[in-house]
Amino acid sequence: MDAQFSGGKQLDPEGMSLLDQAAEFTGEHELHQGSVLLEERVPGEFWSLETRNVHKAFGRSKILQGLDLGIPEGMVTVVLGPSGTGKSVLIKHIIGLLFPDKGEVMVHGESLSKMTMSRLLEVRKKFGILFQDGALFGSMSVYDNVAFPLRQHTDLGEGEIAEIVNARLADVGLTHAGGRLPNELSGGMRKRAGFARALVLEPEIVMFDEPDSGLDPVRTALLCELVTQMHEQHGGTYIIITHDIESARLAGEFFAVLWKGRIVQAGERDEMFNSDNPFVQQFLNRKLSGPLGME
Ligand SMILES: Nc1ncnc2c1ncn2[C@@H]1O[C@H](COP(=O)(O)OP(=O)(O)OP(=O)(O)O)[C@@H](O)[C@H]1O
Repeated sequence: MDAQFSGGKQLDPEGMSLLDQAAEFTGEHELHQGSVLLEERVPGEFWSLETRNVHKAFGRSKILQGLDLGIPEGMVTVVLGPSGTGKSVLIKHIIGLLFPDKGEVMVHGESLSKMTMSRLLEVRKKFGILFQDGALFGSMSVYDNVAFPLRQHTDLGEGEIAEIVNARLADVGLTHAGGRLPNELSGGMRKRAGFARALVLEPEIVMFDEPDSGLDPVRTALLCELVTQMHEQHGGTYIIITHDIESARLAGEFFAVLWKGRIVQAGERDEMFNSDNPFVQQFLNRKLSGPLGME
């Protein structure tokens, strides 16, 4: 793998990427299989986020069934999986809105379920989240939506806030739209405004919940390009949750495929798109025949 991956943190002075270091540490390929050698990983060293044997059921529906996932630090990871397979449930576990029945979710090596509520609130500040529809406040202008986290969580003055908000609006191509209300924007613009807001507190981890939903293929491609640019510019760990293969291919550097509550396989682009695993092959190549049917 290229050690100079975009936006990634280079922890090793000799220029090895985190994945190279991780592979050397645990044995290549096995590292990417999620459940392998978990006990030998050093918490928080290579992975921004980890889920370890996470189980979650709602009543009798078992949604997560032993989910082992590592999200590498400083990369754009795409978590892919069919509809209804538990991707949103996974996001809620990662930000501590839901807790596992069994297993652990670790953020930078710290277990969310062992934290006090005040620590959890601190840890949540590491995250910027772009929700499906941008989740903007309908009665506030785009400018005020983007300024909101700064006004809530910092004691910056309005001059400094304006500098940051205007820079982020320029990043996402919405300089002209600061005065508009969300319902005066197109779906793509709402997502870009949500993206600007997600970046405003300089989060270490940015999560995108189905960023492509409701967008046409061209707008989807442009949004993916913007995600790549922002990652190059600001760095950090990005996680994109989607079932859209094209967006995954455009924006992702590391891929994890989720099915039936577990990670089927995780790894870098070439490894995944050339996988021998029948489910991964079917899903990533959009084949009609394979383990995934209409059920
Ligand atoms: N709070 C809840 N109570 C009961 N069932 C839930 C709850 N949250 C999620 N589920 C169920 O968990 C399953 C997985 O849902 P989830 O929204 O995570 O799927 P998804 O992979 O994000 O799907 P999609 O790609 O269609 O958005 C669904 O069957 C859903 O009905």
